[in-house]
Amino acid sequence: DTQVQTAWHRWTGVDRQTFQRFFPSSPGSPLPQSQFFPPAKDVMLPTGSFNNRVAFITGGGTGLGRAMTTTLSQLGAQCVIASRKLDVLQQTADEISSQTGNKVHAVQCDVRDPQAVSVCVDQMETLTGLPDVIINNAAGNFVCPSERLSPNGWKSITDIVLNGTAFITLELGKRLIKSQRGASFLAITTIYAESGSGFVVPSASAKAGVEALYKSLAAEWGRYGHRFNIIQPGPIRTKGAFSRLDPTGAFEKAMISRIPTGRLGTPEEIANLAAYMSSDFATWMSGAVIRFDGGEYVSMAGEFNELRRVTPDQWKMMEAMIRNTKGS
Ligand SMILES: CCC/C=C/C=C/C(=O)SCCNC(=O)CCNC(=O)[C@H](O)C(C)(C)COP(=O)(O)OP(=O)(O)OC[C@H]1O[C@@H](n2cnc3c(N)ncnc32)[C@H](O)[C@@H]1OP(=O)(O)O
Ligand SMILES: NC(=O)C1=CN([C@@H]2O[C@H](COP(=O)(O)OP(=O)(O)OC[C@H]3O[C@@H](n4cnc5c(N)ncnc54)[C@H](OP(=O)(O)O)[C@@H]3O)[C@@H](O)[C@H]2O)C=CC1
Repeated sequence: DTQVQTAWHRWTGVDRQTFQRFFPSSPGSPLPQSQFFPPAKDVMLPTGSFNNRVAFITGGGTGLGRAMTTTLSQLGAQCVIASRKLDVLQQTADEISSQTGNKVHAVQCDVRDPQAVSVCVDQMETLTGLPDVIINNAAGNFVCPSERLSPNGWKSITDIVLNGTAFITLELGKRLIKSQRGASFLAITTIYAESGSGFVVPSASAKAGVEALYKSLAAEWGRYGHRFNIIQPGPIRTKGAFSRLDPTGAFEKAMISRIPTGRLGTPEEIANLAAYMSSDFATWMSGAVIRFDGGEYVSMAGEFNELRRVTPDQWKMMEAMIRNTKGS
């Protein structure tokens, strides 16, 4: 708590008292019930599940993309990771490769640019051939009241998330179809793709578009051997996400309080799910949307869920009042 306030002070010059006035809660820690839901760290699938497979992961240099790349590489896949920052990608690729003994290739690509996407896929074809597994994970996001959003702010996010996913999917899909090769496509969206959410309107709109794209192609391209699935993660602490969605750390506690399992998710948990959905154990899974959020979505949605706060004594009183009611 103090560390966040000190960092905030350093960045902004705002003193501690003012910080506390604007952001009265402190960064969250797990709730007691989380002891019933410990996150598994181990890789779930059998060793070698992705031997002789090529996996292409956008945004694979950081956060959840890095975790998914690590797991697929541990399971035998040759991975290609792509994003804008080649130095970050290269460092991740080297670290994962030396940990798993399997090749990880770094390819620079801004997914907003269809020409760059085409060049990236050319490079991948030379390095590894076309992929068996495609994970559209790259994204951009920031919290911002919509009345402060510029056209370029809107365009920046929707270009990365919706157009980027479409450019990658169409480029690879067409080449795979031409080569008569099947593949598993996975998109990482978010729980608010379904509900919409204020303050992240471009992201919510673009992620909803990605879901429509993937559900549509699941129907259309099954005949070419392609599966399309979606994971909707709830909050998982990564530098990329939390620095843009909770820059002060003040909202983490509120997030955790909404999650019935009492904790944030972990990158390893998403990586295991993504690996399963991309694997030969899931060849009958297509068009699926898997919400993976510790129960946060339903917890926010249910009209009466706030009654969790009612104490046993208060329940006694309320029940008596209800039972006492006669007639309509
Ligand atoms: C908690 C559970 C649910 C969680 C869901 C999480 C979903 C996620 O997607 S988290 C992923 C987060 N990771 C990233 O965002 C990584 C990549 N992000 C970026 O590179 C940048 O943040 C950005 C998306 C802005 C793109 O960078 P780029 O250099 O291409 O753009 P800029 O030139 O900096 O900005 C483009 C226009 O956007 C305006 N803008 C940027 N930041 C903000 C902000 N915080 N508030 C308002 N507007 C912003 C910027 O001013 C530019 O517009 P203009 O000035 O009109 O030219
Ligand atoms: N962490 C969370 O709580 C949640 C995350 N998600 C989703 O999970 C995914 C991963 O997010 P997370 O790991 O947290 O965040 P990160 O910021 O770490 O990951 C985003 C990645 O996207 C890449 N990227 C951004 N813009 C572009 C671009 N124009 N072209 C190519 N690559 C780009 C970034 O690399 P570079 O800068 O090198 O381009 C970065 O590696 C995203 O789809 C996000 O929406 C969903 C729900 C919750």
